Amino acid sequence: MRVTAEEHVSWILERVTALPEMDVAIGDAHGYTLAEPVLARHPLPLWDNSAMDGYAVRAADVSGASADSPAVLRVTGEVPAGSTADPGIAPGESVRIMTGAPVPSDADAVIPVELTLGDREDSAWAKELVRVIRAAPVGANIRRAAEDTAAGSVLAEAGTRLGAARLAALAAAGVARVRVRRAPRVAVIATGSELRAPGAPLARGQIPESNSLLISGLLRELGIDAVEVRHSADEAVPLAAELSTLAERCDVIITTGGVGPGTHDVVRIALEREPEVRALRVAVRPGQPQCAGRLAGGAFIFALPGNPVSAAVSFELFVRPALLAMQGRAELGRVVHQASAETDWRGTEDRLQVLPVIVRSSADAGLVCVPAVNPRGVSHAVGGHGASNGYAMIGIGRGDVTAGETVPVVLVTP
Ligand SMILES: Nc1nc2c(c(=O)[nH]1)N[C@H]1C(S)=C(S)[C@@H](COP(=O)(O)OP(=O)(O)OC[C@H]3O[C@@H](n4cnc5c(N)ncnc54)[C@H](O)[C@@H]3O)O[C@H]1N2
Ligand code: MOO
Repeated sequence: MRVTAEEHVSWILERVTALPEMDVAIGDAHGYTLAEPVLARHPLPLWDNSAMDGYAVRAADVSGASADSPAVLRVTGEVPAGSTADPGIAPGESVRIMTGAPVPSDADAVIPVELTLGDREDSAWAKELVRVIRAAPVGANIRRAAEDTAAGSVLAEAGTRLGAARLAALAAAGVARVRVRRAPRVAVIATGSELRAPGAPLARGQIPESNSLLISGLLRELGIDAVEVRHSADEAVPLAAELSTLAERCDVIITTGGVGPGTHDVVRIALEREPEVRALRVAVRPGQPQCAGRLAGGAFIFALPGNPVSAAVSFELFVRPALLAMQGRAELGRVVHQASAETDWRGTEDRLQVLPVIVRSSADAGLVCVPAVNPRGVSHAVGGHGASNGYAMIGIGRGDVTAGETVPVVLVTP
């Protein structure tokens, strides 16, 4: 069976289910996805407050002020940030006020201290009489209540990932707890009898195992800590047993290797007995052989090809959207940018070409990209892939790319 990448993603997304909801304190919520909208509990700002350290005044009192002819006001008090006071200000009076402090009800402008002259030599601040050297319109240097966010307005929709800025917005608007979906429990198994730990002595035929670091790292970049990271030999019976055990306590199992047509391709063989798992070829390069589906034990399995770049591309195209969908994320795709190719490269007209590229912004040409690996041999090129920060996605039918052409790219840096 051969399908397009889009068809395979749709098949997967039709089958993955949303994970349970839970309540968390916003201090623990970073990286989670909201299960319901969050409303502002109060306006932002809460009340009219000062944007400057200076003097709260009546604008009419300083309307004619200039350096040559300062307006002279009596200083009757001080409102630091955190003060609950609302001192009265009669005509001809002012109150020292600090940034963020509530503007007294009688004031309608704030004069920054830099636009005043004090009444003492040792301080910019006046104790009794302040001279204002510039006029200010009504509202000057006042941050109005609710000008940023109205009370009760939606601060974040369901399906939003809670990043740093969003969490700060929620905290500022008085939100203490949020309803999110829990993170998927994911196990990673790198299969292959030729694989040894990085740095271990290597006999002929043996290579360092890198896919488990790749996949667990890609998971971490999505905010998911793998619950198990294992290496398995190419033996079908123990592997099938391992999958059955993990299927009962994980939401997702990601394996790499062993999905080709080879005699030792044990993952494909172990999954043949799973009715809800399909093995197929996807019209994508690299990443053609794929197995995916729900195991009888409950977990969803992604059996990715072993070639390291094929595994990375498969994760990007098929696993990432599924993990986001399970968390209820509204947006499953990446932002697609247009970049100018800096060199020619050979395309794959009958398949989606997902080429690891180095994307950068150039002063004169905007976004530009260059292949990070030789486009003729991508799937095993783990070294070059390490330098990439994105993928060029060249659709079916487009074929070769010529230098200067614009190509769609996604950036994969966290
Ligand atoms: N006769 C055919 N042979 C192959 C086909 C085909 O259609 N017909 N497809 C090729 C393609 S495309 C791919 S992709 C691979 C898929 O193979 P497997 O998933 O079975 O992967 P392996 O054979 O286990 O490994 C491939 C390659 O990657 C290295 N590898 C595997 N795991 C790791 C790891 N954890 N860390 C580092 N490197 C790893 C492995 O040593 C192999 O070199 O099949 C092609 N063959
Ligand atoms: O599909 Mo394979 O992933 O080209 O190397």
